[in-house]
Amino acid sequence: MIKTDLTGALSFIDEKELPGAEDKKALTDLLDGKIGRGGAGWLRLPEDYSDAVSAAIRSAAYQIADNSEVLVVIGIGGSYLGARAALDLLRTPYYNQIKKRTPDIYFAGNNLSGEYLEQVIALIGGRNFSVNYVSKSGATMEPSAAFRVFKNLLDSKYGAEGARKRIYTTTDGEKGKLRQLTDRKGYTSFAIPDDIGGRYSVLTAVGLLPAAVAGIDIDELMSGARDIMNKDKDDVLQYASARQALYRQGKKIEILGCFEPSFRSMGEWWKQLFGESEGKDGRGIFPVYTEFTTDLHSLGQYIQSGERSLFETFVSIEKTSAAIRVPKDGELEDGLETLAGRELQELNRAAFAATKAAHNDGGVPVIQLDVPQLSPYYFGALVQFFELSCAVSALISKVNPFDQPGVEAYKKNMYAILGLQK
Ligand SMILES: O=P(O)(O)OC[C@H]1O[C@](O)(CO)[C@@H](O)[C@@H]1O
Repeated sequence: MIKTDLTGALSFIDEKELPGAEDKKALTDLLDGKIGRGGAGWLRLPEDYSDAVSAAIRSAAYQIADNSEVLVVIGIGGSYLGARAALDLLRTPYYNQIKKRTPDIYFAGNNLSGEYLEQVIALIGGRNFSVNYVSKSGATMEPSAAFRVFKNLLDSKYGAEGARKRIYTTTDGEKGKLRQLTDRKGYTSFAIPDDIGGRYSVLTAVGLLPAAVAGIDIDELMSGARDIMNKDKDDVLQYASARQALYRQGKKIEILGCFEPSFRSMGEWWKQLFGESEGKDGRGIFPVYTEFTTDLHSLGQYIQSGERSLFETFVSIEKTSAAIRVPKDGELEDGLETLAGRELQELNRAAFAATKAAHNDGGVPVIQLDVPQLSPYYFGALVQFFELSCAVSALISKVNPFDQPGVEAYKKNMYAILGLQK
């Protein structure tokens, strides 16, 4: 399972006991439902996941695959980041069960750029497509504008009834503008429980429908999440409490890093999860994601010897399937001839060990999270692991992990500038 290794961080922490009694209480209070009511519904998702839930999502996914070469997922923040993370880590070219090619998946409504939207439309070209509109509130400007564009395109291509059958919504179960539209139009739809906020919603249909459309085994994914809930949570607690202990030592920036580029979108999801949960009341660790070795050649200098207010969390993927080797080439004469015959993954592992030691020597505490491999099972486990540790970490620092009042400020200004009513 996922392991937290604190050997690179403990010498920077001025505490006798880790986790402390208060940290343990934060976790048990959360698990016992004593705190977090109204926002902790994601805790029960792995247990509530049933054959019926799985079948409903897979049936919609197969329907999309049957009549579409492209699925456009419209959403922003927690309504798309988790799905993108799953796809980048795990997507497969074919469904195992039905041996059919999976549709291409494009994201829209995650920004307000007209250039971007035109590119997505150009990428779809003349191909058949469907839309998954994901918005808990149903009233977020970016996805709402993008949905209008794609609904319009669907209407012109397939007529009103044809378009209706190609629109899948994932939204609030009862109230909310998109739920009302869904009920009026009769779209195929999935509900996001009231007590699950966007950034904690990956393991609802928000993440599971796009994942299923991409051919990812969602049952396996949920079984990884379930095992995190059923096993002891020492590693979750170690991560949460080490973060907060480092923060108390003035380490205000956390850099999550991974040596697998396919992890980047997971890093983006992690940024929202921790940033929106912890950054409030004048407090909070600022979350940054780095992709290694790539960013060693851009941010490496700062991490090694810039201001000492940061710590790193490395996600170490223990086993990968790649076996590609560096071929022998007598022409290059660049001093790296001895690379010949070495596996790339060996070089990658060496870079990881070297970076961890160098940054540690440079005064950067390093937490290491060991993940056995990149698979649907461990993706689900990692999501539940991060959500739990994030909620506990926020509770340790005495902020509410489940609200985000600060995000309204820019929206109010934008509505005023555009002369819109909010
Ligand atoms: O699903 P919705 O309601 O469109 O919200 C999208 C995102 O916007 C936010 O509310 C921030 O504005 C996030 O918390 C959320 O994940």
